[in-house]
Amino acid sequence: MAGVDYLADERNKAEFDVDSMKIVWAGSRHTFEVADRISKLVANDPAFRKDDRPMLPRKELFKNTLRKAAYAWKLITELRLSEEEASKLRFFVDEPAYTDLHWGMFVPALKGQCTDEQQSKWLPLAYKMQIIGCYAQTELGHGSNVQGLETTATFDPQTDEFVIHSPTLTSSKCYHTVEVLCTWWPGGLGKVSTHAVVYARLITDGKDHGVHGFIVQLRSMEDHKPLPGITVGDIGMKFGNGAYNTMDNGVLTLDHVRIPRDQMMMRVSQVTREGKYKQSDVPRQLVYGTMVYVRQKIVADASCALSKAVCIATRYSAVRRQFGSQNGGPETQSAHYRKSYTGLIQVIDYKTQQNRLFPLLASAYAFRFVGEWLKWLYTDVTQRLAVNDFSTLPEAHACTAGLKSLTTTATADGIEECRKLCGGHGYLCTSGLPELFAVYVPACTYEGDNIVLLLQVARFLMKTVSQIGSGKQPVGTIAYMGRVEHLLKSRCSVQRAEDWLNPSQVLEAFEARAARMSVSCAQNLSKFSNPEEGFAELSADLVEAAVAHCQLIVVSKFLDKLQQDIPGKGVKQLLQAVCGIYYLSLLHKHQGEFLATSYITPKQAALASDQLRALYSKVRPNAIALVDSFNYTDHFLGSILGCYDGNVYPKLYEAAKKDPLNDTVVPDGYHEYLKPLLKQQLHSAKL
Ligand SMILES: CCCCCCCCCCCCCCCCCCCCC/C=C/C(=O)SCCNC(=O)CCNC(=O)[C@H](O)C(C)(C)COP(=O)(O)OP(=O)(O)OC[C@H]1O[C@@H](n2cnc3c(N)ncnc32)[C@H](O)[C@@H]1OP(=O)(O)O
Ligand SMILES: Cc1cc2nc3c(=O)[nH]c(=O)nc-3n(C[C@H](O)[C@H](O)[C@H](O)COP(=O)(O)OP(=O)(O)OC[C@H]3O[C@@H](n4cnc5c(N)ncnc54)[C@H](O)[C@@H]3O)c2cc1C
Repeated sequence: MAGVDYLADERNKAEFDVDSMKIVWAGSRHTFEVADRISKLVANDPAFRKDDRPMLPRKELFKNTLRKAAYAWKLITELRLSEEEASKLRFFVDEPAYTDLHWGMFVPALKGQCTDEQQSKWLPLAYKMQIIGCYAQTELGHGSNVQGLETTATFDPQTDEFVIHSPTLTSSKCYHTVEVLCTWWPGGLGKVSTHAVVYARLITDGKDHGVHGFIVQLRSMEDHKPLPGITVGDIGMKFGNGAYNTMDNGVLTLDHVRIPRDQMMMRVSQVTREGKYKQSDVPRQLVYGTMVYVRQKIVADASCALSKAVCIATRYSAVRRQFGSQNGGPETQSAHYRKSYTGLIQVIDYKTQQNRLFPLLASAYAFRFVGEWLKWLYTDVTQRLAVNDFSTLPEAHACTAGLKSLTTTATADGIEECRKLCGGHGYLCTSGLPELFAVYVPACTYEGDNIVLLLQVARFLMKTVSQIGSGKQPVGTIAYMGRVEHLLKSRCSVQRAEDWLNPSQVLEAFEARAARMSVSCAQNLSKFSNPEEGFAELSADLVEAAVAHCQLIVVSKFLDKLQQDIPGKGVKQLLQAVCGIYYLSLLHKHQGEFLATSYITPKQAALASDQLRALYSKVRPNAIALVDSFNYTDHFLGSILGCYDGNVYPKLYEAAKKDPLNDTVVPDGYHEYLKPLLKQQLHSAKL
């Protein structure tokens, strides 16, 4: 029946004020209002329909994305949307597009790596989208190893130009050759971008100065055809239907392409008219600055993707009933459920379902808050860089790299878990989960492979440990290393399950585990005469130490959040329970590390599990309200299983009827392939 809210009973159980929680989730009342307005604008506009995506052939899918992006840009200019509103529009349109790379990497690269003069030339064009750019760094042979890139930019003092060239090129005209060392992967490159920031080895006077960024025009502004010396195209279909195939990830070869000298991005270093190479007093690492920016954005996005999956799985788990009986009779599996409920059991009431779902719900909140904090850290480091204070850059790099790795791995795994939590129906495209997984999982690879990034964090940790005792006091997220002597000796004081609700006890447990794992790695490293050899040999342990450090950051930022004034009936209490689920589920999952480092005893680990179960019971009646607090429209969720009213089954049935295979009762191909087969069997049966 239209208009019935099948989840109304669930919503009535909530013990906190959902409207207040919506504001906590959004970050502020203002942010909530902007998101609410823009999400409705998108949801109510048929131009942004997306349910057909998994069915569309690639060419149609891509053209549709071009249409949506052009329409979005028209809205942005006509409605004079602010940057914040435009960014929300992109978020709720929910379709990867070349615009992500233009705004998310090309523009930030211009801002971070160009001189003021260069910015004043290029930024106005990019802001008006009179040029469209991408970020062309990765090559066919080199992604993680940026220092190993092989494209060259050789200065020609005769003409005051750089000659950009993809080497070991056996053919510049087709892709069928071996040994083509081209640029490979950049989003927006394949079919759209007029310009690219290309990373290449700078060569002056025969000397290699390492990798630098250059602005290269790719296509004619008249007819969009590639300029001379440039071969460019799409790299082909990627994982999943719809999903990331809306993006034109591209391949590019540059055959002695000439660009003016002032198209080298010259904030970090310069080449003079005479061909002299000069380094500014800003650190070389700023060449990697765009990646720091995007990694921070990716952390903020992780909570969105995970919360979307969790919202779908939570609502469906409350709708779905399995086992029990219509009247609570003898078919009911266990006395516990028979006592608590009459009728069939909602699958959300199974403790195993809660044990898989609620830690993901808690992670979505945890990632939201750590994302907020990381945005602050990034803003802080940017302000410092502007006045040549580079002191916090290593920490910003370690935090963005580590949290990008931690949150994207957990989110990708979490989306897949949510699909399984929805049983068979989770496997249908109409659940929204297959496409969400396919579109999200490359986040574990792009902007730095997650393991490679954790190894960067491990380097930072090992450097910090080696400096202990040198008088240099660790600060920020690594400040706990300053108390390493205490953390190596201390023992957990938990005696009762409720003691695990004490924030200072929890913090010390995570600090002690992280510090002990780092110190142990450092001790093992010191046994190697060659540190790089030792680092390679111990890299699996180092990755685990880095994960422990990153989890500590997330836990501590969640606990910090709870120290703030959080208005709204019951909101803070619920967030405390959610936070407890986050850290206790981590403690349970990694209890081997907490036990092996001897900070906790097996008895204390068991008490943590008791407390965790108690928190599941606290959260259970609030579960639907907690996911309603994300304030997602049905359009954004794109899932029948997650629809707000919980009216799942009729919608599944209607959607199935609309599948193109059901356009005819007898399928195409019956006459060619089925009828002869069936006839032949009939014939042989008669014989
Ligand atoms: C349809 C709707 C339309 C709507 C329109 C409106 C739109 C408006 C709104 C727009 C909103 C924008 C949205 C944004 C969304 C963003 C989407 C993003 C999509 C992403 C796509 C993917 C892109 C990519 O993948 S780009 C390529 C990324 N590549 C990598 O990440 C490579 C990984 N490798 C590395 O980072 C390095 O090579 C590394 C670090 C692994 C090794 O480097 P190295 O130099 O060889 O190594 P090392 O010696 O260890 O380091 C030297 C030194 O430098 C320090 N370091 C390393 N990295 C950094 C860094 N990034 N920053 C600072 N410092 C760094 C390192 O610590 C060492 O220091 P010392 O120890 O002190 O020497
Ligand atoms: C959807 C998508 C979009 C992308 N968009 C862009 C873009 O816009 N612009 C751009 O320039 N690039 C882009 N990329 C490329 C991306 O940045 C790289 O793929 C990524 O950095 C990983 O590098 P790789 O592919 O070389 O992986 P590899 O480094 O080859 O990784 C392969 C395996 O080796 C392991 N490994 C590698 N090095 C080490 C090490 N030192 N120690 C231990 N293990 C190691 C990795 O963990 C991984 O398991 C995109 C990629 C994807 C998938």
